[in-house]
Amino acid sequence: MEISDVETIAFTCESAKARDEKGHAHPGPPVERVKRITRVSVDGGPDGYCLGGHEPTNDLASETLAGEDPRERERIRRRLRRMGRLRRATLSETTVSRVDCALWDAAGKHYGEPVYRLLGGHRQRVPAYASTMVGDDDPGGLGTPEAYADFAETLVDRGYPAVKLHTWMPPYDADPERVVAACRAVRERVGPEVELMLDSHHFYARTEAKRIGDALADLDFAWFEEPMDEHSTGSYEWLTRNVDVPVVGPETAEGGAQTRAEWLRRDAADIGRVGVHDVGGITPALKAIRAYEAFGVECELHGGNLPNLHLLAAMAESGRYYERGLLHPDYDYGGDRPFLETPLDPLDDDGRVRVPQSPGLGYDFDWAFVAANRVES
Ligand SMILES: O=C([O-])C(=O)C[C@H](O)[C@@H](O)C(=O)[O-]
Repeated sequence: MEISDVETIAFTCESAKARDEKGHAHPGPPVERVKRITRVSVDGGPDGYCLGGHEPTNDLASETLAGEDPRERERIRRRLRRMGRLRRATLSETTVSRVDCALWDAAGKHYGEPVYRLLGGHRQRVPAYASTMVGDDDPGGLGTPEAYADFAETLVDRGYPAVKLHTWMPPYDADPERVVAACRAVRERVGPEVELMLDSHHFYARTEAKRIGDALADLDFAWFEEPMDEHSTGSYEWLTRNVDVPVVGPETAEGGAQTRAEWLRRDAADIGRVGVHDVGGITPALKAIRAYEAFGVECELHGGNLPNLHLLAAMAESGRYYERGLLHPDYDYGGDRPFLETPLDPLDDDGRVRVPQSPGLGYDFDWAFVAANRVES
């Protein structure tokens, strides 16, 4: 069994998601966007797929991995990772992760098991939190504390046991008092039983982060996420020591499992954070998760999608929630995935998401749709 190609399949599809000048997602008028799927083609075995992909990385992976045994994911990861050492190529964790996930998909199909069972297996359904989009200036959208409270109430009525707010971030007014007002309005509206979390701004100064963190502790929030630049581990050590609300991280800081190990060693957060596409795929994510477990530190996963869902299903010690979002009163979450025959992560009535039980990751692509809309990448 050997890898013959790593390919990027590009196609267009309509999306009602727009990005502001800083890159945050908001609802927008429907436009055609290019989507990508990474395919690892295997001679003598099943191909592997992952949603998303980065063509230059996949081209380089194709050249490098031809002839490798796709089951040897650890070996493949080391090869790709070490390519950057002498600048033959710089492959970021974000771009290389789709190749690793596609290899896990191929392995699941080869062994006839869903990926979470290859990872150890623990549960088949995972509670989900509703993760809102970043705030805006639309009073009927997410433009005021009351708008957040109205939306949170709707989400709880839909069955979510927990809600994570992304409040305002530049270019919108991200004044800490405005953020705290939204958090307070939501807590007052949903009551004490619903778990609430906040992910805010990512670039506050320490004193601003502390002001918000103190308020969140009073409002009994379950965690406080990425208020400051994660490149300053010292700032997170300081914040974690100085606020009572649990601080979670690192989320987007580069360095994969190694960065998480450093944060662990320095007690820079109360709860760890791993996202499959932040750390380079399922293979490194698993290392970070098991390190957190070994140190008795909880870990929560960043982002939705099937690779994260399978990882969560293999986590026994922590991983309280699957992140379902981003959500907004004017955005039809899941409605812009006509390229899937089966929805990715539908919510059960009791606020849980089921892990696909088919071999591999369980993507059910509508290949006729993809073929009809295929474009040169
Ligand atoms: O943890 C999360 O859900 C995110 O980081 C989602 C987005 O990146 C959000 O924070 C944003 O738009 O900056």
